[in-house]
Amino acid sequence: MAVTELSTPSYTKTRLFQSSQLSCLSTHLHSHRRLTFRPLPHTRNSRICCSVAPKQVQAPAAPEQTQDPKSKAECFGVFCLTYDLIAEEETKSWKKLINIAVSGAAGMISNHLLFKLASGEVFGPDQPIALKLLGSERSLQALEGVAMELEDSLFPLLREVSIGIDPYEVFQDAEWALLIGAKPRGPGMERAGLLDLNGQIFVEQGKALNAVASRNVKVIVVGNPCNTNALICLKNAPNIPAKNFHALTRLDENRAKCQLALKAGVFYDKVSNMTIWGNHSTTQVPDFLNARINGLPVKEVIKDHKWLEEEFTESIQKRGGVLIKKWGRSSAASTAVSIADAMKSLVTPTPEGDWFSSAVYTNGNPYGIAEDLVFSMPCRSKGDGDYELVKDIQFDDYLRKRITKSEAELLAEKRCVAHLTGQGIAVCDLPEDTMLPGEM
Ligand SMILES: NC(=O)c1ccc[n+]([C@@H]2O[C@H](COP(=O)([O-])OP(=O)(O)OC[C@H]3O[C@@H](n4cnc5c(N)ncnc54)[C@H](O)[C@@H]3O)[C@@H](O)[C@H]2O)c1
Repeated sequence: MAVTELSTPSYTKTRLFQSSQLSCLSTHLHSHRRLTFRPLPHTRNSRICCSVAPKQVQAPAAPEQTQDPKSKAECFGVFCLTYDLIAEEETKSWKKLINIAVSGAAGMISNHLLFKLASGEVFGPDQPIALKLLGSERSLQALEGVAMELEDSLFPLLREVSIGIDPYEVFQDAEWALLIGAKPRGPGMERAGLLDLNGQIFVEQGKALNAVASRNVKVIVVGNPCNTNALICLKNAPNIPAKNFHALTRLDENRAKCQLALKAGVFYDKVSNMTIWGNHSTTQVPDFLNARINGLPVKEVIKDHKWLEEEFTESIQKRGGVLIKKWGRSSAASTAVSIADAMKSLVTPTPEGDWFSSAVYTNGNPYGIAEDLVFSMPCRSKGDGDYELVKDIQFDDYLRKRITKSEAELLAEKRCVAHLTGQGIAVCDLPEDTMLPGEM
C-alpha cells in the first residue's frame, strides 16, 4: 500500500493515505432501512475508522452529510459492516452521540478505561458514545487489537470506534479528550528531559484540539508529568477555555480516602471533602485538615495527629511507587477507575457539602496560589461538565507550608517548559529531583 511520509513539526511522522484508499461506512447512523450487512475489503496497517452499530438501540435520523472522502478513514474487519436497523427497533429516547477521544489508547490504563466508558458507567445506560482512539506509530497494531476487543464485547452503547495516529484527525469534534498517552522516563533521563519529551506531545495535541475539537471539549490530562503537560496543552489551545483542562489527581484523592478510612476503622464511603493540593508528584498535599469522616473533621476522629502529618501524608505521596515495587508496573486499573470518577464528578451534581479534587487552571483562585498553573484544588460541579472552586477552606501553617512547596515545584516546572507554552526561553532550575508518584 502506498503511503506518503510527511514531515510534521511534531516529534513523530504522520502517515497520510491516498484518498482512493479512504473509505469508511458509518451510514447506520443515518439510515432506517432494513438490516443489511455490507462487508468491504479491509487493508491492514492503515489509519482506520471503525463503526459498530449494535442491534439493540437505534440512532435518530440525521440529515445526510456530504463528506469529503479525504476526511474519512479506512474501515477494518467487522467494523466495515453497515447495519441498517429496521424501523421497529427504533428507540425514541436515543440521545445524541458523545465523541470521546482517548490518547495512549493501546496502553495499560486505557485497556481498563475504554471498557468502562463503553459499558455506560460514566454517561449512563441511555447515552451512546463514539470512541476515537489515538496511538503512537509503534502502537498502531495494538490499537487494532483494542478495537477488536471492543467489537467482541458487544456494547450496545458503543456506536463508533475509530483509531489513528494523527491527533488532527482523531480529535475531530471530540467533546471529551482523555490524554493518557505519554512516554515513560527512560534510564538516566533527567526530570527536565521527561518534561521536554512529553511536553512536545502536549504541544501537538493542544494544537490539534484547538484546531478540530468541539469548542467546549473537556480535557483530562493523565500522562505524566500531568499538571505541567495540561498547562502546555491549554497554552497551545487558546480557542478552548482554559477552565476546560484538568490534570488527574483523583487517584490520589481515592488513595487518601482509603487510608483515612483504614485508620479510622470505617468504610471508605464515610470519608468526604478530601482535597489533594498541588502537583501530581511526591510534593502533593493530601489535606486532612478539611477532610471529614462521618461528617466530622478528620482530626476529631483520628487523634493520632503525628500519624496524619507524617505517615499518612507520605504514604499517599509515595503510594504509586510502593505499588510499582509490589506489582512490577504502574497502577492501571485504579487509575482508570479514578478517570471514570473524575468524569462522573463533572457530569453529575456534587453531593451537598462535599467536593472533589482536580488539578485545574489557577486564574483568580481564592486560596492565594500563584496564577497561571495547573494546580489540584477542591472543586464542585452542577453536573454540566463545568466546576467551581470551593470557597470555605481552612488553612493552618502545616497545610500552607506544604502547599507552598508543591507550588514552588510547579513554578519551576513551568519555567522549564517556557519554550513549549510560548512564555519565553526555558530555564530549568527544578528545586530537587522530585519524583512522580510511580517513579520511586
Ligand atoms: N495522573 C495519574 O494519576 C496517573 C496515574 C498512573 C499513570 N499515569 C501516567 O499515565 C501515562 C500512561 O500510563 P500507562 O500505564 O497507560 O502507560 P503505557 O506505557 O501502558 O501506555 C502509554 C501508551 O501511550 C502511547 N503513546 C506514547 N506517545 C503517544 C502519543 N504521542 N500519542 C498517543 N499515544 C502515545 C504508547 O504507545 C503506549 O501505548 C504515563 O505517563 C503514566 O505516568 C498518571
